[in-house]
Amino acid sequence: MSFTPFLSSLGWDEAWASSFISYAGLEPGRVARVDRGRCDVLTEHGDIQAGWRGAPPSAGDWVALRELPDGGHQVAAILPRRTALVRGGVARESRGGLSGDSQGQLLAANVDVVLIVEPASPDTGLARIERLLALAWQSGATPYVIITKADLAADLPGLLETVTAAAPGADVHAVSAVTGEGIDAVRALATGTSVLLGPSGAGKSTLVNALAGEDVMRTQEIRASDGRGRHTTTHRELVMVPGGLVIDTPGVRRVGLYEVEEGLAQAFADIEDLAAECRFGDCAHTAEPGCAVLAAVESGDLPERRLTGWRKLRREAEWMASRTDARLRSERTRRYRLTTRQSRRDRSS
Ligand SMILES: Nc1nc2c(ncn2[C@@H]2O[C@H](COP(=O)(O)OP(=O)(O)OP(=O)(O)O)[C@@H](O)[C@H]2O)c(=O)[nH]1
Ligand SMILES: [Zn+2]
Repeated sequence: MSFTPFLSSLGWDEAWASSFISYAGLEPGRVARVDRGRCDVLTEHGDIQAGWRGAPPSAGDWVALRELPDGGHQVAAILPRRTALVRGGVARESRGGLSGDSQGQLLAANVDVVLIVEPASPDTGLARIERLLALAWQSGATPYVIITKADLAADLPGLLETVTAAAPGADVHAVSAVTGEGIDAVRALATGTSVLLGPSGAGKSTLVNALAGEDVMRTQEIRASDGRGRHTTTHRELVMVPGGLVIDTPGVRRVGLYEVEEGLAQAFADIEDLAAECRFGDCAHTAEPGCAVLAAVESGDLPERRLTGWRKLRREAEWMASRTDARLRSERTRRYRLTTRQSRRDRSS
């Protein structure tokens, strides 16, 4: 496949080109958004709308497009993903434990950087940041925490300190679209393909516009003035900004965990490190003698909130995993029944 400046600006490189070799004659493109059975694909020959068969593509995917006899296009293949940001179904607290859906849903593919966006406010969502960090670490991309609306913070240094303690291994930055503070710093780290994750109204679209230096995303203010309500981002979108590409996800109300074992361990590396010092190898950090985790809570080195948050997320992840196992088991049983029925039929015919 030929190399063009346009494809390169979308993130195309030698490795993508070589994984495309088997699709000679097809058109390479990058998925900018997926919506109701169609996707928008950015290609050398403009934006192309395409359908697909089989597994749906996701924003950020590199695909091979085939032209159909009627002039339409179809995704013939999705190139193997380098990273995948997957969220699980939402687990709900209900009578007798957790309930919910245990399937994974792809939010974005081939992302290099995850920007976890949370507004500065008296109740800045530390638990949400921790949850999204687990997801981000698991994806293989590099996470950063971006505190938006820094102009509204009463005690910004104090807030940044608290957030930093909730994000071991990840850099924390503050930005304000009002004063312009921090925008250059975020632009410098958002190289390659970045994705923004955060609640509705956190200022994601505003940040994308600031990074782009122009209005490429509609923000809530604009939508509010045309009377169409508060919620703006209805589609995930991949947009080009100087130095990279950004995928804006719609404000996700709650993100469930899906196969995040390693991601959780990274998001709570401080607790994992302490746990290695516990007297007992199987310490549950509840009341065991010689528990280094409890000692750190006692001495104030580890916020208690962090320990309870870790427990909660682990419990949820374990529950999700057990649900997934149960689903796989029942699928296997169903398939087994079908094949045995089939072979009985074969024998009797
Ligand atoms: N004071 C202040 N307000 C901001 C800042 N950034 C965004 N806002 C405001 O916050 C509101 C929400 O911003 P959006 O960018 O639409 O939020 P979003 O995260 O994209 O929301 P969804 O599209 O619903 O996911 C708008 O009214 C913005 O003007 C900031 O740095 N400072
Ligand atoms: Zn312990």
